[in-house]
Amino acid sequence: MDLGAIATPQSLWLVFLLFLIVVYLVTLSSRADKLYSKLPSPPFKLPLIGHLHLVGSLPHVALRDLARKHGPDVMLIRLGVVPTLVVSSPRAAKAVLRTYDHLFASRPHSPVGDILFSGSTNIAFAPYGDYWRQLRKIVTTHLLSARKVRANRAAREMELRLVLDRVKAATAASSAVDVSEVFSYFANDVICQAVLGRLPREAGRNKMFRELLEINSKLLGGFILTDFFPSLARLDLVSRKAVNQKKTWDDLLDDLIDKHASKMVTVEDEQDFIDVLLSVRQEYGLTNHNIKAILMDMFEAGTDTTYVSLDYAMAELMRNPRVMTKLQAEVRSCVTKGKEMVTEEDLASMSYLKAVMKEAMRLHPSGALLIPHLSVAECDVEGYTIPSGTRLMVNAWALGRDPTCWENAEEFMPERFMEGAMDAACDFQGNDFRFLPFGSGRRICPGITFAAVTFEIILANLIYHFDWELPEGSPGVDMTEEYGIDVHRKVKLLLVPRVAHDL
Ligand code: HEM
Repeated sequence: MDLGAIATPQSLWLVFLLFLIVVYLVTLSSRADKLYSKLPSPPFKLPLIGHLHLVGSLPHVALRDLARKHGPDVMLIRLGVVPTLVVSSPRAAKAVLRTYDHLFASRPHSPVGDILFSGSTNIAFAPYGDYWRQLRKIVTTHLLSARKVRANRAAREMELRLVLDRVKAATAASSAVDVSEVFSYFANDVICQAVLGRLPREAGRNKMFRELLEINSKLLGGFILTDFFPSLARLDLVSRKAVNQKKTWDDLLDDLIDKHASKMVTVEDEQDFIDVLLSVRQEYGLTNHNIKAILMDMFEAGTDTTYVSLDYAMAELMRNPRVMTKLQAEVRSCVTKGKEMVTEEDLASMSYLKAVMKEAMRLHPSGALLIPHLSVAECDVEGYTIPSGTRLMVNAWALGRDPTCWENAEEFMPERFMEGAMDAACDFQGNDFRFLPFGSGRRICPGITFAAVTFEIILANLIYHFDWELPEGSPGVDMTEEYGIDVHRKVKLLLVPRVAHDL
C-alpha cells in the first residue's frame, strides 16, 4: 500500500484534529475527577463496583445513613463507573432543584429505558431540551390539566362503584380483603379509563396492562446494573427481556391507536388520552413511537406511585387508631346522610383527609430518591464544584424524616399540616425542600392533580362506608419495606371491613 497517497494534507489535519479532541477529553475527564475528589465521599470504594456494595437492599436508608456520616448536605458515591451526587439536606435540594434547576434538569441515559421507551422518547427519561419541553407541554395542557382531570370524574366514580361492591361482598362473608390489591387495581383501572376510555375492559385489557406493568417494574426497578456499567448493556439478559416486553407493549398500543384512529372522538371532554394525542399529533409532529412512549409513561409513572401511597396511608391509619377515628369523623360529617358515596365535591371540605395524604407521603414518598437527574453544565453546590454530566439523586425519603426539620419526625401526625400548625403552608408543589414527594422544579411530577383526586376519592369512600379491622390473630401491620421501581410495603395489607351503621 502506498502510504504517501494516504497521507494527504487533509488526512494529516484530520489526525491532528482527532489528537486535539482526545487531549481535550482526557483533560476534561481528569478535571472532573479532580473536582469529584474534593467532594465528601464514603470510604471503602472498591475497584470497578465503587460504592455499590454499600447501597444494600434499601438504598434510600443506606444513603441516608452514609450521608449522616460522610456528607449530610452533598456526598459523592460511585455507582459502578458512574459518579453520583447524593443530596440529603433541604438547603442542598434547593440548590439543585431551584437555583440550578436548569442545569440539573436532564436525565441520565438508561439502556433499559431506551429499549422500552423507543430511545427514551417518553417524558420521564427524555433528556432536557426541546423535545422534552414539547412533551411536557402536551401532557400538562392536554392530558393532566385540572380541567381534563375533572372531565375524568365519571370514569373514577365508575371504578369506585366496582371497588365498593367488591368490599361490600366481603363484609357479607365477613372475609378479609386484600386492600393492597384493591388500591393497586383501582390505580391501574383509573389510568386505563383515562388512557383508553371507551375500550378499557374489552378483551381483558386492564389485566394485560397490570401484567405488563409488573414486568416493567422488574426491568426498571431497583439499581439496574446496566445503568452503572453501560458497556454490559449488549450482553445483558435484562436488556434482552426488555426487547420482548417492548414488542408486547407495541402490539397492544398499536392496536388501540388504530382502533381510536378509525373512530375519532372530537368532543374535548369526551376524549381519552389516545384521542387527545391523535388530535394533536400533527401540531406537535408526533410519531406513533412518541405517542406510545407517552402512553406508557402515564401507566408507568401514574399507577404504582398512587397505589403505594394509598397502601401506606391505610397501613398508617390502621397503626394509628386515633387518626383513623378522627378521619372517619371528618369524612362522615362532610357527607350528607344516606348518600350513596362520597363525591368529588365533598372532598373540598375534608382538610384532615388532605393532611393524612401529606403525612403518608412525607413518611413514605413512593419515589424515595426521585427519578435520577443529570447535570448539563458545571456549577457550585454547597461550596463544591459539580462537573457537567454528574448523576444526581435527591433523597426525598431522608428529607421527609430529617429530625432537624420535623417535630417528632418518625411519628404519623397529620395535625402538623393542619391550619395553624407549623407546617400548614407545606404543599406538594416543591416549594418546601423538606417535603418533595412529587419532586420540584422543571421535572416535578405533572400528575399531582390526577394523583391527589384519585387518592382522596378512594380513601374517603373506604373510610366512609366501612370500619376496618385487622384479621383475627394478626400480629399488626407489617411495615417492612422493599425497594423496586418505588419503595413499597413488602407484605399485602389484609383487612376485614365491617359496614358502618351510623351513616
Ligand atoms: C401519588 C402519586 C404520585 C407520586 C408520589 C409521583 C411522584 C413523582 C416523582 C417523585 C417524580 C420525579 C420528579 C423528579 O424527577 O424530580 C415524578 C415524575 C413524573 N410523574 Fe409522577 N407521581 C405520582 C403520580 C403520577 C401520575 C398519576 C402521573 C400521570 C398520570 C404521573 C406522571 C409523571 C411523569 C410523566 C413524570 C416525569 C416528569 C418529567 O420527567 O418531566 N405521576 N412523579
